[in-house]
Amino acid sequence: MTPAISAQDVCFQYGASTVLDKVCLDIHERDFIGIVGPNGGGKSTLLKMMLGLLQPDTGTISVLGQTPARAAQQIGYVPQYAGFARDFPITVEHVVLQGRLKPQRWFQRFNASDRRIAEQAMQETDVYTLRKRAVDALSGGQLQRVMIARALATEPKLLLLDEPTASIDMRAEKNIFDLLKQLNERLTIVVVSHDIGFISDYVNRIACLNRELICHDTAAIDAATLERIYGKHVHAIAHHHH
Ligand SMILES: Nc1ncnc2c1ncn2[C@@H]1O[C@H](COP(=O)(O)OP(=O)(O)OP(=O)(O)O)[C@@H](O)[C@H]1O
Repeated sequence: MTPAISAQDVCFQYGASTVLDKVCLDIHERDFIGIVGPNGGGKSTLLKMMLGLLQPDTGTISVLGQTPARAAQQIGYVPQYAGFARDFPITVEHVVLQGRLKPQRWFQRFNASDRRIAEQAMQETDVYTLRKRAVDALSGGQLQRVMIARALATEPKLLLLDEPTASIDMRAEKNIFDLLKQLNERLTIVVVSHDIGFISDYVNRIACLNRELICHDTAAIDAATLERIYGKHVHAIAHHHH
């Protein structure tokens, strides 16, 4: 079976500094994979490659058997800082409908099918009752679920999330991961996170990225061991960052 995402010997440099060094990773359909690693370890760079926004210097990356740029329409992406959405005083419903925008249709109107798909996405992420609210009035956890709804409205096969729970409390974080677990029944999910102990209860694989990538099957290694190997390093640097 074609992997959902396949990276083979991917190398990437910014100027003289190597950010990714011979990274190999096969993500299979219906995987739920967590990418962890210290700040600057290359996580966002690897996500940008999966989205077709950056190309490897050497090595190859394919998504759903195609080039990442061609597959981009089938990827739902939840960016790192959802806070930007608060700068626009628009409703939840409008944010989610943005997921229906097509690049080739600039001045489109949304049709009944767009609205039905957006509604389904809001139901699934439990934000439907908030649909008339302005996004600047939402809690961090609610806003993240709206951003996930927006990604789902694109009807993706793959969901990529960059630190979806970075600025929310633990209960909201658990809600989001329970939701992701449920979505994983039909979608392949890649989530970047700092919280290795927490996500290892949810994901089936963990990829530790610090220029080089090492992948662990979470069924074969327990959370405590992962924390012991990577936790301190990841947490220490994450806290330093904030
Ligand atoms: N546009 C850029 N130009 C030059 N260097 C960059 C650029 N973007 C990122 N870098 C550098 O590349 C390295 C990897 O960055 P990247 O954002 O992929 O790491 P990350 O693991 O996502 O970190 P974080 O946890 O902080 O988001 C870092 O050292 C960063 O400073």
